[in-house]
Amino acid sequence: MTDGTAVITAAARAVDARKTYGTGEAAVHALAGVTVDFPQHAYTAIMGPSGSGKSTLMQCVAGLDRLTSGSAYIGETDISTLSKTELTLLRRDRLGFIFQQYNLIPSLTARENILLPLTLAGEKPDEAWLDEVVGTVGMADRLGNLPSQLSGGQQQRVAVARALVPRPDIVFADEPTGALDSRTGIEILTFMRRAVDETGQTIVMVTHDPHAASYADQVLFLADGQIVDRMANPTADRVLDRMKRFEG
Ligand SMILES: Nc1ncnc2c1ncn2[C@@H]1O[C@H](COP(=O)(O)OP(=O)(O)OP(=O)(O)O)[C@@H](O)[C@H]1O
Repeated sequence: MTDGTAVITAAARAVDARKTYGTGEAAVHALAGVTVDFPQHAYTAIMGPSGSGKSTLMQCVAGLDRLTSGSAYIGETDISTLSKTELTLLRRDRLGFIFQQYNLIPSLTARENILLPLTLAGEKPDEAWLDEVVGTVGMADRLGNLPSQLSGGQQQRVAVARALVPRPDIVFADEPTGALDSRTGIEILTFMRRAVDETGQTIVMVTHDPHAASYADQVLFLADGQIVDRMANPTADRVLDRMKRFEG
């Protein structure tokens, strides 16, 4: 580039990311030097054995936790340099989150929960986009319900809509289908896939489930705090075979 403008191809990335819990002999190297790009407009799954560092990687890249050393970027923002307040604003304004437990506010209706990130940011919803997302997740006729009046699958659809409506730069999902039956899980994964294909959303998802990972464009495999493999265009069978190699 001659004009000094950087070309951004990664929605998020980590550079020699290290996270150590504890000290001395008790030290656990949850991330032991991870360098990775999460491409824009793509769906990336993170897999690996229990304790391999999946959640730690996601939390550190998403600004929910801090690295011990190395850097994590959202777009061109080096989040390791941000203050706590700046991180909170970055998460609110640029990121979406979907967790295994839906984390809805019990006293707010589905619509109010979906709009909460925009309400907190003092922004008005784009009603056409809201209708589209709500329609895509099939919740148009339940918007007045409280979470307690919705099934687990419906609550997760609300959580998916809440993550997508503000059009975040990137959505981080930690085991989004972990608490759902397989049919409802497939619906949620299909909505997330559609968000990438039809609206150019970027998604990073931690999962244990090879079938869930097969919805992604690529799967990153972590072991002992390091990325040990990457699979493009995954199928559930290929992911399962790769995971079996971690056993024994
Ligand atoms: N707050 C913490 N204090 C101490 N050790 C921690 C902490 N959080 C995570 N660890 C350790 O760091 C390592 C990586 O944990 P992490 O939760 O990232 O793994 P994971 O791959 O997401 O595991 P799982 O699939 O079981 O959720 C593990 O050895 C874990 O015990």
